[in-house]
Amino acid sequence: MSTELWEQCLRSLQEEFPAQQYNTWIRPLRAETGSEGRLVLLAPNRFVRDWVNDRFISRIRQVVCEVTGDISADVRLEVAQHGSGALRSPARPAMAPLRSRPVAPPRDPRPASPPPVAQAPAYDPAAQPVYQEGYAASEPAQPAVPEPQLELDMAPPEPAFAPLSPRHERQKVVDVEGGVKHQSNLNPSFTFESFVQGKSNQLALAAAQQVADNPGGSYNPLFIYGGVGLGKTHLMHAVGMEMLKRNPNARIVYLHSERFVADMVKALQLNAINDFKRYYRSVDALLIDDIQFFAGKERSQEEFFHTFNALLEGGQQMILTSDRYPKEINGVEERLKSRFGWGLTVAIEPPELETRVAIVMKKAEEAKIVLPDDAAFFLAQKIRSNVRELEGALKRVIANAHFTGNAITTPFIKESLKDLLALQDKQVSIDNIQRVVADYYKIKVSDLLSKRRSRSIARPRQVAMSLSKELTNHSLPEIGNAFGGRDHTTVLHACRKIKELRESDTDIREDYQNLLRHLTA
Ligand SMILES: Nc1ncnc2c1ncn2[C@@H]1O[C@H](COP(=O)(O)OP(=O)(O)OP(=O)(O)O)[C@@H](O)[C@H]1O
Repeated sequence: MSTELWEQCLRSLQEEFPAQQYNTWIRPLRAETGSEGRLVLLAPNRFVRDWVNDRFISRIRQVVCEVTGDISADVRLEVAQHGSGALRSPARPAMAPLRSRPVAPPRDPRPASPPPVAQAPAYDPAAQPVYQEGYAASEPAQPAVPEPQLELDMAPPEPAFAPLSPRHERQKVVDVEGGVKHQSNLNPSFTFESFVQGKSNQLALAAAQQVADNPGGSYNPLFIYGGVGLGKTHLMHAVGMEMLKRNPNARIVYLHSERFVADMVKALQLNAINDFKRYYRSVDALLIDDIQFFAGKERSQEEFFHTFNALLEGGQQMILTSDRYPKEINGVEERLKSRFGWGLTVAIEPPELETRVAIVMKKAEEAKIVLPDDAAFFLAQKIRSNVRELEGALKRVIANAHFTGNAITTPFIKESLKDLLALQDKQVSIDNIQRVVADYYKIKVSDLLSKRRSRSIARPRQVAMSLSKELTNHSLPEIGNAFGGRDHTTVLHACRKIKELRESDTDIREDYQNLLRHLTA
């Protein structure tokens, strides 16, 4: 089967499957022609192969038969061999970086003691500035390259390796073996035990547990993406905490990508880039949050690219998070984006009601608060945006209860969160969006629901669908239904189209902004 035919199958599957499923399972497959003309699909690892085999293979077969017109088309799923070139960028071996530390011997997944790191200077992460060791105080600090100056604007001003967020009391694990001290910055309360499993996150959780079981194995890097406050950071820390539990000497470093940028800028200014490299390359696991902040920072991307390659080669685990699918991160080099997908990419979706209830109960239990079932249900039903907001609302209720001495009941929650709930109730409805969009474009609401496909109707309809996706909690099928009984794939297509046009077409961008402002005012 030719690549073009497989591309055709992919297009058809993309239309059919929700974006998350398509991106996670189907997009990473690469086609090869096997013996007797059989189509062989290569999965990046066993996990993906098994998942696709269990859930999608029969539909894939049907699509292949439809596209090739051959009803006996044979499709086989296999795991790509490392270095087969099927899933890797062909340029990978050539791009392998020069290592700045001795190559660690092949490691047991859970080593009794970490591999030695030779000749690294003593390094105190709390010291300010960071990479000054070995340089006389009077020595002028020369930036090695000019670009990072630009990046300084983005870098947070606090000292490097300081706790990253006042939200958490972070655990600092310092490892002095080999002369390099590592500070993990892990939040001890972000564990697998405290993470509530639901349909929306079960895949990401399963993948994270596999990584904790076998760090540096085939799911390297583990790339977790999803909207704000859905538990990406929590899961990433949970892997780190689990690794530490199994091997207290493991060198796990968690940091936000802005911190990586800030450290690199400082290192360059202090002419201490080698210390920087040594530090980040001598970890057992590197956990970098919100990788989308690398966008537009070319020098940091370059440095990260080399760190990434070195860690991967050394079998050290990497976990990355982002608010979007790797290929959709604008401003990040293609070679990095493609590397992000080398291991396993998993999404976290907003939790459904049952999971939200379970999360509220869990958080209440952790806070040692008695929360009746109906009160937990009420809260979970009202706060739907994300887990962080849900947790924030619960904290407010708890604080109020402490302050007033009241028991937490549903009426008490209603009273405590009066303002927040009033806002929720004002939430935009699809009806409202349709009315406002129709008014704006001077067409009728019935046009939006009609079958008419002229540009003057179809475009406003796509805008309205996209706004419905953004501003309401309705699912794609529900939105499709509200627009004259359309299919969810039409809504998906509309959202993609509008996203694309907002980047390329000033009129649409302005229209969308105006409508957003109007609807959320
Ligand atoms: N499934 C879950 N079980 C328990 N707690 C959860 C779950 N999902 C999220 N949380 C909690 O929600 C809060 C926000 O989660 P987290 O910081 O991991 O989100 P995030 O996806 O990394 O968001 P951002 O993109 O804004 O960084 C945390 O306190 C976390 O413990």
